[in-house]
Amino acid sequence: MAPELADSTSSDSFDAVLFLSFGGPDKPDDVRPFLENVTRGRGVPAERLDEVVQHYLHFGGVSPINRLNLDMIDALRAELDRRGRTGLPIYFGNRNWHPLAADTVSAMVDDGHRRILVFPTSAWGGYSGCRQYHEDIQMALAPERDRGVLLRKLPQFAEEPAFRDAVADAVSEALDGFGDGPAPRLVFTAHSIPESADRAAGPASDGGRLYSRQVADASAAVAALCGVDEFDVVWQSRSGPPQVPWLEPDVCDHLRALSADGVDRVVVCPIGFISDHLEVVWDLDSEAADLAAELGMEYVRVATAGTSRRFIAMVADLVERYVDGGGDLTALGCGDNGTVCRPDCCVPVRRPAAAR
Ligand SMILES: CC1=C(CCC(=O)O)c2cc3nc(cc4[nH]c(cc5[nH]c(cc1n2)c(C)c5CCC(=O)O)c(CCC(=O)O)c4C)C(CCC(=O)O)=C3C
Ligand SMILES: [Fe+2]
Repeated sequence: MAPELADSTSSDSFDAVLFLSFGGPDKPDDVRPFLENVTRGRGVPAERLDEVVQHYLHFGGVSPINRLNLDMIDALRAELDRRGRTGLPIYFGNRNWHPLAADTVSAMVDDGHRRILVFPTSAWGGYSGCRQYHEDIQMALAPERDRGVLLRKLPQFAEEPAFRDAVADAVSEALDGFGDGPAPRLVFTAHSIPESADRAAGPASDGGRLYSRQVADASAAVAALCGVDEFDVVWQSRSGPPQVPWLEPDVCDHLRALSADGVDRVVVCPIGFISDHLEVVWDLDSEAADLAAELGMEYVRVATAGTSRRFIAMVADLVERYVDGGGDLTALGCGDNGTVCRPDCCVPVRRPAAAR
């Protein structure tokens, strides 16, 4: 059956979507090779890797991330169908584990697709959140170069109002769950990155720090939507060697500081992630939650935006904005065939030799 094109009247229109994510192991034997893919050449100490292996094994060697991405794809499929975009197939590919982006792109080309919109699951600028997805696209495209394929990466969605609305819904729900008493402290958390990577994040002409600025801005916007004045932005899941500075404070150090200040109720919102993958269920639901219990704090972790109606509608809106060849092609993070949005944007930082 020939696929019915979303808008066959325009030669600029796209005929498929690649949902591009990070990837995670599906069984215990996948854990080491997956982690080797993630950390190759990155100077992550062996002791840290051994620790992370244990986090994955704690969950039977299966990361929830693949299933969660497939759930989001199902929800997006249903939303696009509801909008009459029935002929726009959505494929799934990853940076670090199967289905690998390169295999998915080959399958898409074999299925006859030549103009492909790419939705990456990171909201943010920076090397890991943005430029590296461009590199994934370049690598996936390499074997298909002469087949006339165009892969257009959708922009970063950190600034999308619907992203903030979706996160605010989840925060409000968590806040509503608290009974009488003092208002809980609202703490936003995102993946830490090396200070040097944050300085290099965004167009150089902007002075860098795009990643931490986006996280701070989105957090402030969500807090305002929830009517909360006082909130904190903290970082989690750092993996570099101790002598390399990463964004701080760490979420657990911050819980200790809050507790010392007499705060005994916290709501922790993982604004940096869109699904309950391992960095959320281990670092927040296990480590941070255990620490909060030890400190005698009431601790609630906010749901991720994932399959919420508003978040999926935002993804569908992004797809529809670009599917007929329109949309702002100069938006941060948008680019064709792995070309970054600005030449000097989110450049990878050389890892210190001591870290190898
Ligand atoms: C900014 C950012 C995001 C958000 C943007 C996005 O979503 O893309 C993100 C997401 C994720 N990070 C994830 C997992 C890991 N990240 C690692 C290591 C690293 N992440 C980094 C940054 C980020 N990471 C960095 C600077 C490193 C150091 C190594 C390097 O310089 O690249 C490591 C290595 C071991 C360790 O933890 O040390 C693992 C296992 C998973 C999947 C979880 C699952 O399996 O369910 C997801 C979604
Ligand atoms: Fe990570």
